[in-house]
Amino acid sequence: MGCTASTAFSGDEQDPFLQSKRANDMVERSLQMQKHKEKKEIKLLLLGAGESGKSTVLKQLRLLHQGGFGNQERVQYTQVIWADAVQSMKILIIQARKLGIPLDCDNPETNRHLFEQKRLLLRARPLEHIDASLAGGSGFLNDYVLKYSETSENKRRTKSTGRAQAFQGLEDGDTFNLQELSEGLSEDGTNPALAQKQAAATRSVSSQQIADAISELWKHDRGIRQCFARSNEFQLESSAEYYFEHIRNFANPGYVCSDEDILKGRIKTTGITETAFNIGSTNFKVLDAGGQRSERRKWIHCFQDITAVLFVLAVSEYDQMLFEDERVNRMHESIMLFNTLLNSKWFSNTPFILFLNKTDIFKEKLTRSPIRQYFPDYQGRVGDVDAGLKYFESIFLSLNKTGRPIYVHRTCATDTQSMRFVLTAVADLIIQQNLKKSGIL
Ligand SMILES: Nc1nc2c(ncn2[C@@H]2O[C@H](COP(=O)(O)OP(=O)(O)OP(=O)(O)O)[C@@H](O)[C@H]2O)c(=O)[nH]1
Ligand SMILES: [Mg+2]
Repeated sequence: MGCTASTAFSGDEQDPFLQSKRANDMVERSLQMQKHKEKKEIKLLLLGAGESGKSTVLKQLRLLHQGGFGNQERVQYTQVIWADAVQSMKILIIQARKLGIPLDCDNPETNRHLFEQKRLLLRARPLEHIDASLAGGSGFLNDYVLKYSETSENKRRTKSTGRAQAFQGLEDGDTFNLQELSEGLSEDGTNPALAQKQAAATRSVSSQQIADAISELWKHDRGIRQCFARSNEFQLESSAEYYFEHIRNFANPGYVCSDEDILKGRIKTTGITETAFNIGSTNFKVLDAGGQRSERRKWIHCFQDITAVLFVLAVSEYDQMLFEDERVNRMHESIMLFNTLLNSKWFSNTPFILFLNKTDIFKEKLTRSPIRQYFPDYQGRVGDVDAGLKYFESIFLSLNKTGRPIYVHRTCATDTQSMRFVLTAVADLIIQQNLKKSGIL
């Protein structure tokens, strides 16, 4: 019998019909497996204007599903936050003078202590106190120049107003030294001349002294507070207040950033990053795109095979202008972007999730910065958070020409506890939608 079976088997091997059926079965099985894998693989695309909070949402996903941040990243954020904190306080001093806000620290007769603190701060060169290569090398330095150099600000102003503006407000030799910056731009970030300067500067003004100066000015100068309350009129880091409140930590050479610091820190995204997680048995790929105008031309490269788009809107920025072009209101820019994406052919079948983000800042600023000043058709009461959020939500929903649902969440992306709930709900929704689309549900 064994012999017969064996003969029958070798007979099958010769049968061209059976051979072709086996080959077909194999292709079919492999297609099935591929399909099954695709159903289990989800691609979530984070989009929105610059600084809206996309990377912060991604950081929360990493905390939830990837065990958080590595040591290198913690060191990087310590460096970046230090540089941003020092420059942010300088910006407040400079802008107060431009806006005609009297500063206590400008008056040595009445406030000698703050006057000295200010002089010390204005002498500080943050790049001399950090390791630029650990902060991100040439990418960090390029970004730093773009954000803080006088030339770069003048360029943006010229673009916005159509004419060059004399840079007012600088005193005490507080010019940005572009030569020093370009020295720092050497590829490896270990420039010997810069290192020498760093050593000399550290001897003259220590990080601790700079941190004390920032802390004192923040706590005791009424003009600095007034200027901060008007920071929608110029460009200031979203988390500047947090940096000032915690500045003494960052001056400590052995300090390692906490999760909260990293969530508050800002490193502009360049290009598109891809991060993979497993949520249950589903493989999630999250694509985080840089949102500033110059970054958007890269977006199209990742528009294919997207399971869901998560559009992040900084709802608090209704009274702020774009960093890239100070003629354009940030909310108007987001409305335009959302309209284009939602109604584009690329996403005609893709679910959209909308995060009304930075609700904490929104709540805090509503009374001092009435929505109607920027959106004259707003009918709600001044300071009414719910009415304000509903108003902006309805503008975004009204752009939907496709009739498909848009899932809206009000978020504070820096708050881990609340984001845990939101992101779990979003992941469940996307998984369900994906199963429905693939005919499993
Ligand atoms: N207070 C507060 N700050 C937030 C919130 N979301 C983000 N931020 C801060 O806003 C800044 C910018 O956030 P990012 O996540 O880097 O913004 P982005 O959209 O990735 O910006 P690009 O990479 O330029 O497109 C960071 O300093 C964040 O800590 C929020 O809900 N509340
Ligand atoms: Mg980003």
